[in-house]
Amino acid sequence: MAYIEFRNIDKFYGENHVLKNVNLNIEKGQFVTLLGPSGCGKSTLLRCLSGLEEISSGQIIMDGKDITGLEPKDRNIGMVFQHYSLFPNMTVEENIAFGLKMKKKPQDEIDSKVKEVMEMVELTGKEKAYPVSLSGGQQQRVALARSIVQQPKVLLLDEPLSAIDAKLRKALQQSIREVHKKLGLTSIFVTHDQDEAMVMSDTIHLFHDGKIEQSSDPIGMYTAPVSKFAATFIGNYNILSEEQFAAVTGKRVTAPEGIAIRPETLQFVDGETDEEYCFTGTIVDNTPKGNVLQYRVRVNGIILKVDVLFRSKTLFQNGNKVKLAVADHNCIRL
Ligand SMILES: Nc1ncnc2c1ncn2[C@@H]1O[C@H](COP(=O)(O)OP(=O)(O)OP(=O)(O)O)[C@@H](O)[C@H]1O
Repeated sequence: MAYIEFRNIDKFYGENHVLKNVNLNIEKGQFVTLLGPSGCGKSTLLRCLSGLEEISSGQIIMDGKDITGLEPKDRNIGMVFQHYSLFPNMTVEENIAFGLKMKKKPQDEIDSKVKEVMEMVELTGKEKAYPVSLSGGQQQRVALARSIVQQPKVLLLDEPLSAIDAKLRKALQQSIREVHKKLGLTSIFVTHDQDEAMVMSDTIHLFHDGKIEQSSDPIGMYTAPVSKFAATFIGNYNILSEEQFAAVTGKRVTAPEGIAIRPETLQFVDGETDEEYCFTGTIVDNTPKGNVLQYRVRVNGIILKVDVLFRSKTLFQNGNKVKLAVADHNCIRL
């Protein structure tokens, strides 16, 4: 039996059917991400698990127990939000200790636990600081520490990094993963950022309009989208209709929702190739994207994105004629 089971969950806000018969199992110790566009119901599912929202129908099982009707305080679930909501008039250590104080834990136990989690989230030295003097990333570390100091069984993270700039974000992603591992937590992370989902997760559940579109590990999600929506959301695919595919390759395949081709699976070739599809086109332009150079190539009136590793210089000029090849197994029928 899975550690957390969402069974036939429906949630309405008035007429708005936000979660549509969601069934989802989460194993103990996993780092799971709910990924999807804004408004698809990710946060609502998290809030239903924490008890902050009631479900309209269905059942939530945790550790073999039906927790559907339990108060949030009786669920032993920690939560970290996008907005840190720290107490501004309390120091870092007072913020972290607050929950334990409310539970009337002995002072020496509070002191040692606060010290331990501050080390874990790399805040040592900031004990007496007030939130206003901290960066967004540090404030989020306090929020994380405040949550894990209570030793929850499950940690829910609702877009905790979306207000934090790119560099700090990477460091915090790593800290969250480390804390998750060290404490043996089961963590559920909500994001609409596919890259973040890729680096953080054991399993990704892709949401679309209140339903789970696809569940997979990051590699599977990236390389084997099950639908046009999944291919559009993840991996920056070229998506061609059957007609466009025939116009590009000269061959017909059956794929009602289209054919998805990742830009890095298209190769520039010089002479002969073993790949099933080979065709010529014209370079339209190129854009450097970090260590990748993305070319746009026009083939029979259709524009394809083609990614190559950006070494020292561009390979082609705009207007150059090029030959491209792609293997059949990289042309995913949707
Ligand atoms: N308290 C509420 N009352 C009424 N409608 C709500 C409430 N909370 C969320 N909704 C609606 O439920 C739908 C799903 O919202 P939810 O916040 O779960 O989406 P999300 O996928 O987490 O998106 P985001 O990334 O923007 O937070 C939206 O249409 C939203 O307007």
